[in-house]
Amino acid sequence: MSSADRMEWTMNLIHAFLNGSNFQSEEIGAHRVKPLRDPVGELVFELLENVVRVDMKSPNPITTQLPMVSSPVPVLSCICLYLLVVRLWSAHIRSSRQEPRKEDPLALRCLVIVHNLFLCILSLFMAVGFIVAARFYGYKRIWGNEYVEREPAMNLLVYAFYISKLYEFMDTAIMLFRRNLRQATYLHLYHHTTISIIWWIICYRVPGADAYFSAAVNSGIHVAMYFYYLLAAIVGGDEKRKRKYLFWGKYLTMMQMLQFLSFIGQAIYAIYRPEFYPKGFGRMLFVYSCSLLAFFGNFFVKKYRRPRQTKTVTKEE
Ligand SMILES: CC(C)(COP(=O)(O)OP(=O)(O)OC[C@H]1O[C@@H](n2cnc3c(N)ncnc32)[C@H](O)[C@@H]1OP(=O)(O)O)[C@@H](O)C(=O)NCCC(=O)NCCSC(=O)CC(=O)O
Repeated sequence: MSSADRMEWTMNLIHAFLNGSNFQSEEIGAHRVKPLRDPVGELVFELLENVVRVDMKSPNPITTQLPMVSSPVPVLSCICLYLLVVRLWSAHIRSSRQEPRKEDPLALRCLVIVHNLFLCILSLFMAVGFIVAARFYGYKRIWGNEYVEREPAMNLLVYAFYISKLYEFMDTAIMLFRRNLRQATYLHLYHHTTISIIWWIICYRVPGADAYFSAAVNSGIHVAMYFYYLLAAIVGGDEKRKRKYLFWGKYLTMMQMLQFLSFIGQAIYAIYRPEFYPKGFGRMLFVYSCSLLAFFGNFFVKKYRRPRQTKTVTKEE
C-alpha cells in the first residue's frame, strides 16, 4: 500500500467511525475491507423502537450525512469515555484528599472565562438562529408545526445544538480541575449524559418542526446560565462579591424549572396531536422533562430553601 493509499484508508476509517454504519460496506481506499457490523447501533435502534417506542424508521437525509449522527455508537462512546474519566478523576481527588481550590491558577481562570464566554455567545447565536429559521420556514405556531424532512438551516442548527451538548462535557472538566466535587452531582451527570442522547435521537430523526421550540428555549436559558458562570469565574471565591453579583442564581434555577414545565406542556400537546410530530417523541419528552424537573426541584430545595429553614428552627429554639 502506498503512503497516499494508507492516508486515504485511515481518513476513510475515521469517517466510517464518525458516521457509523452508513459507511460500513464501502470500499476503503483501493482495498475492499470486510464490512464492519454495527451490533451496538442495531441494539440501540431495537431498544428505541420497541422499549422507548419512538419511530426511528425515516432518518433525516441532511443530518445523517454529518459526523456523529447516522449511528449511536459515536455519541455512546463519548458518553462512556466521559463517565469513565469523571469516575477516575473524582476518585483520584477523593483518595488524595485534595481540597477545592481557594484561588484558581491564572491559566485555569482564563480557560473557565473563555469557555463560559464562548458558550454564552454560541447559545445566543443558536437561540436567535432558531427563531429566525422558524420564521424563515413559515412556522406559524409555538407548538404544532408540521415536520418537513428538508429544512437545511433548521437541520444544521439542530445539529450544532446536538454537538454543543457534547462540548458541554467541558463543564464537568472545569469542576474537576477546580476539585469542586460539590458541583459534580447526580443531577449534573444525569443531565449531561442523557441530554446528548436525546439530542442525538432528535438530530437523527426529527431535526426540525417543534424540536426548534425546546432548542430555542434551552439556548436562551443557557445564555443566562453561562453568563452566570462567567460572572462566577470573574468574581472568584470572595463571599461578599458573590452575594453582590450572583444573588440571581435562585431566579435562574426557577427559570430552568419553568423551562422544563414548558417542555412538559409541549410534550402533552404532542401526545394529543400526534399528526405534527412522529409518534413516541411526545411521550419521551414528557418523561424526560419530568425527570429533570424533579432533579431541579430537589436541587432548588437543597440549595435555596434548607438554609433558611434551619435558621428559622434555630430562632424558634
Ligand atoms: C444557578 C445554577 C445555574 C448553577 O448552580 P451551581 O450550584 O452550579 O452554582 P454555583 O453558584 O455553585 O456556581 C458558581 C461556581 O461554578 C464555577 N463555574 C464557573 N464556570 C463553570 C462551568 N462552566 N461549569 C461549572 N461550574 C463553573 C464557578 O467558578 C463557581 O465556583 P465556586 O463556587 O467554587 O466559586 C443552577 O440553576 C443549576 O443549573 N444547577 C444545576 C447544576 C448544573 O450542573 N447545571 C448545569 C447543567 S444543567 C442545565 O444545563 C439545565 C438546562 O439545560 O437548563
